[in-house]
Amino acid sequence: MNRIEKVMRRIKENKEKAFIPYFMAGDGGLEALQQRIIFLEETGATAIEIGIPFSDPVADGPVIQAAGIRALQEGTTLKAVIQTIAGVRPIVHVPLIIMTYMNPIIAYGIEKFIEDSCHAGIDGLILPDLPIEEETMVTSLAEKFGIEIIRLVTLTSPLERIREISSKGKGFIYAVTINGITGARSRFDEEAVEHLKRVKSVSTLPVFAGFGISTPSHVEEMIHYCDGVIVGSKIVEFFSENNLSAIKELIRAAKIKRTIKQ
Ligand SMILES: O=P(O)(O)OC[C@@H](O)[C@@H](O)c1c[nH]c2ccccc12
Repeated sequence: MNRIEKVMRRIKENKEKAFIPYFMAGDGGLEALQQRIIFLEETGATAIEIGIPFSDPVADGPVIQAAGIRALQEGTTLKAVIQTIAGVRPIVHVPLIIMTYMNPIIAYGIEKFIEDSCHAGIDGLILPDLPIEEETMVTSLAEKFGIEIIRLVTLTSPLERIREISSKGKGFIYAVTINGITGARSRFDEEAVEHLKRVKSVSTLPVFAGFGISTPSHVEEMIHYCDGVIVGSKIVEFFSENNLSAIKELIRAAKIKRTIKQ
């Protein structure tokens, strides 16, 4: 069974909450990629989302864009990221999810990418520019190699579409809680909470909230209305400042109870 599916089952059975940190692969070099994966697992991350640097990241806000540029300047390639993940996989147990746009995958070759990802122990993919109408070009292969596709729903997704998206896959739904790009926000509108309630009411999959969650109190507030939260820009920022204790604080705010060892 895919690691994401296993963890989602455990969360459901034990009524656990979850925390998924995101960071950019190659920001700080490839050794940092390994060290950060190990650190985030030790700190209690439920799963880890790893970004692939790309020159035209349409959904990324300024902090993640800047991290992507730093990573590209370090010479980071998709191939090297996959190899680095393969190197650390034997000592890491949490699910590892790659977040990338379609362009780098198409350049690499979709089939080769899925196959290499599977062999590297990558468990899931987040592909924000792949609409469900077009997704079979990836999903048929992903299914064959046991890789989960994590689908996004936004504030503007109609209920019917949310229902349809939740009926696909076995991982979780990524509920985007703001209109716009990734990045820190000072507060959330009522709309974000209403959105999470709506998604929860129709989804058969666990619902994870992401975009704009930037402080321990945001984590505490949002996690109430969903099964877990995803934090990106703040993690990227704290890693680049080497402020590991701030990352620990964010993860602790999710109050993940682990009743079963992974
Ligand atoms: O940075 P934020 O606002 O905390 O949001 C999470 C996000 O960074 C991460 O999941 C992500 C980074 N780039 C994306 C593009 C699309 C969807 C999601 C993402």
